[in-house]
Amino acid sequence: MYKIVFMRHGESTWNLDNRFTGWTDVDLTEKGVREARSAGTVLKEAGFSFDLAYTSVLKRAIRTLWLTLDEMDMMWLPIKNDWRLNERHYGALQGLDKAETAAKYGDAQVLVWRRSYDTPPPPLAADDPRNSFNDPRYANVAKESIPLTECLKDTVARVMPAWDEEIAPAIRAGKQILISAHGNSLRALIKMLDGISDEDIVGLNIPNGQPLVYELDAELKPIRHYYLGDQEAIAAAVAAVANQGKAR
Ligand SMILES: O=C(O)[C@@H](CO)OP(=O)(O)O
Repeated sequence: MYKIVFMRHGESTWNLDNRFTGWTDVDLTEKGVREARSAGTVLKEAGFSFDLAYTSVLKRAIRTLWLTLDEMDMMWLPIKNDWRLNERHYGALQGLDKAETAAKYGDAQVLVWRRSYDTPPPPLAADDPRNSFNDPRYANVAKESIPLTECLKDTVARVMPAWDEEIAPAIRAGKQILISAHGNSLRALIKMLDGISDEDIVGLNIPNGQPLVYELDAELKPIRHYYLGDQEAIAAAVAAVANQGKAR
């Protein structure tokens, strides 16, 4: 049996402000820093150790990983930064307040933009200064692969090659792996691993900074999964994420 640990970053400044974030590179709040450190404590106390970590090229996931590893006294761990683990690109919604957007367009439309499998939010204009075409961190990415918006299906299409080409072979080689990523890039991975339907994926929400353990069989099919830590607090955090897109 193999084990892998997934973790969404701790609370970010735009999680706190309730803004659509996507590829915007915002940092952690003080609460997010505490969540990341506490994830390290929880992992250490549960006896976890790692050989390798993967994260995105966005600082909220990177810093979460650093703080978690610091708490585990494992800052020496090799880290692979992969843009394919980035948050789903939120297009022209990036920067907007989620509740205000729901008040303007309706809760149902915002739920479609946030959680539907194949309806992307409106795209950023190609000449919008917020596009990532000239950002040096994507210098090695083909321009046609750099999105202006993404639905979850688009995110699956970039996350799965990272899983198939990089992460799955490392698991099979016996490496203990920690992945620090984002709500929707993790939803994309989990959808594929667990075979969740396009309809049911709408109901899956991932809380900030909580280690999620997946046990996998020899074919890397999930046997079971569970969050480490306080289960009541985690259930409340999952419900809070679901409610972020509702008008107040
Ligand atoms: O804004 C975002 O990029 C994501 C994650 O914070 O939000 P949501 O949960 O609304 O998809």
